[in-house]
Amino acid sequence: MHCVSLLPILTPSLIPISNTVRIYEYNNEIIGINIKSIVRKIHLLAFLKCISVYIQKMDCSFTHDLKSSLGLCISRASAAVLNLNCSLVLLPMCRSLLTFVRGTHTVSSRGTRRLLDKSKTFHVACGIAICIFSVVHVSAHLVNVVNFSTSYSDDFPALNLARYKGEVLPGVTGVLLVLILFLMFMSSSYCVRMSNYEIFWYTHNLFIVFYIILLVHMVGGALKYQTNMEAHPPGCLRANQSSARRQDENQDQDENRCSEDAHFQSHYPQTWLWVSGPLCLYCVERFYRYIRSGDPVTIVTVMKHPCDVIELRMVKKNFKARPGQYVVLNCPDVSTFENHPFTLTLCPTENKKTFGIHLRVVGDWTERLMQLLLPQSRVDMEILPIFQQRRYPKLYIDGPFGSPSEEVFNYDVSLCVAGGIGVTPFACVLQALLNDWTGFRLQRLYFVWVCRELQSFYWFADLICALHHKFWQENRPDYFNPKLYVSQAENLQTMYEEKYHQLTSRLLIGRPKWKLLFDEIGKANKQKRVGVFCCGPKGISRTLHRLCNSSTSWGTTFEFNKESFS
Ligand SMILES: NC(=O)C1=CN([C@@H]2O[C@H](COP(=O)(O)OP(=O)(O)OC[C@H]3O[C@@H](n4cnc5c(N)ncnc54)[C@H](OP(=O)(O)O)[C@@H]3O)[C@@H](O)[C@H]2O)C=CC1
Ligand code: HEM
Repeated sequence: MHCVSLLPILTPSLIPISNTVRIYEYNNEIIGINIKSIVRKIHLLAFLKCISVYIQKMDCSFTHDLKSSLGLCISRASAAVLNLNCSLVLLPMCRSLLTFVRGTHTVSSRGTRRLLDKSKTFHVACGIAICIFSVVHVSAHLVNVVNFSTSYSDDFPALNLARYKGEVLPGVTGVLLVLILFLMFMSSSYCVRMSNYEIFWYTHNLFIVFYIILLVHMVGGALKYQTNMEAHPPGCLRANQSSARRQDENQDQDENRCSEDAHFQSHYPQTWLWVSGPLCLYCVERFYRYIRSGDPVTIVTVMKHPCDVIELRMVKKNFKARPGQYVVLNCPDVSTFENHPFTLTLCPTENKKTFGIHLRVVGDWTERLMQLLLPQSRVDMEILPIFQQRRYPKLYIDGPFGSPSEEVFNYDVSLCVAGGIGVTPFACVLQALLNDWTGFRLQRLYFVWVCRELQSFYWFADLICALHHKFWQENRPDYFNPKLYVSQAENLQTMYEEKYHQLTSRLLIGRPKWKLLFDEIGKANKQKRVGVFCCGPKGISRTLHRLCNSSTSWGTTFEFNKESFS
């Protein structure tokens, strides 16, 4: 049964799903969709549908008779679902393609574009489905192997896998696939990725070996189907004996004889049909990214900021990016294969090709990079920019890649909530508004930034003051509403510098009272849809997500957009 013929099985099983999956709609636009529940339901229905079809398939009945048909059908059905997932799992990781789709607005509806934010969630859901259905597939195959081995068929030798009754059948490629999947799955856990990213990264790249073995795995052609159903219908009285031969032996028996022996053929490797497209697409994408990231950037400035933050300003030929996007940084002097994503805090413009990132020194990779960028003698210098005409390490960037923060400009009202260094996506947004705020749909921006220490606000104090001043100058004081929260009140000073006096009045102690903040924004923007963007500790995004999904007063709708390196 070819993959194309498999689609009629999968498609009908997808239809009931749309009635059961929770899709949050507003004005007929999809504003929130539960990706995980959709993926779960698709897989379950597709799996059950495939089982029912295989059980009824007449061209496999001899095989079914020979072995326990349930084991065969489960292994075939789980293989069909694995084919589907092994083709889907790569698509969300075609990041440049997703960035292109997001940027060119080929997808006009924002609700549909917001699905792109779920790309990593979708990828993980497919990855987990691959692991689960691999367990089902292997278990069913173990049952089949026992059956193939014990119920050896003398009538239909072509159907046997074993060369003789009782032979133990090899499954080397299957064992290797399970081993690789186990390593990938275990190293993809959140705690491994947060504590030791390179373990995740190196293990995850085993996916290349996974696909090579998967394509070989199919060559075996273990399972066969009958090709001459009419000439030798299943269930005929004399197994595999043509009527001509039988007439010599037993003239008087005139029951209906088959006209020829049963012929069998191995299934065509459907996986090749399912996987070849997405695999080629992903390889083209990686090759494009490899060529694009081939030239190192030119480092223009390295600045040391308070609270272990370094600002890097760079230039690179033909580099273009939009506010909210991120790049993946690689420094061979630190680690050849290790790449880390950083959101752009300064985008290149027509007049100025410089772009920049702010990185917080929190792990060994950033620690080593800081030592290479800032010689020890100067690391503890003040905020003032340190222009160093020294030999910097070679830095390579892959990207830019899209992120939810690009949608900030596509709402009438947006609320940007940053926790600590999570301010980076919004710094670029503020910079773009400072350059020219008139070209966007956005008419009001609430900016909430929570930091542990007061010094953190110095990272972008000049930018926030400049933007605040600009809107007052252009008689739009209601456009930009910054609120800065210092969560740790011990030894709190204030921002004494005169140039930051506007911030002093907007400085608050402790964590924000989110419910109060939402009520305040709801009251000021009745009947409107507010885009809520969050980047920072998980605690903040969980709280905001819950508030966005709970009913609000004043008829205001809050649409949650969680920032992540999708
Ligand atoms: N594009 C992206 O996806 C980016 C993501 N990030 C992420 O942003 C995070 C920022 O890290 P870091 O700078 O260390 O942040 P911190 O751990 O320093 O926390 C920043 C502030 O958030 C406050 N906070 C934490 N939880 C809550 C909550 N539930 N409600 C209100 N306030 C809360 C803390 O208050 P308290 O002191 O009371 O704990 C603290 O003042 C990182 O997890 C990083 O991965 C960073 C950059 C870009
Ligand atoms: C056969 C199964 C899988 C394949 C083929 C696969 C493949 C990939 C690929 C190609 C990437 C992108 C690398 C890049 O271009 O940057 C990736 C990233 C990722 N995968 Fe998988 N994956 C699989 C299973 C899983 C599973 C089971 C999980 C989680 C439980 C997972 C979690 C992730 C995460 C979180 C990323 C993003 C890393 C980042 O952007 O920081 N994957 N995977």
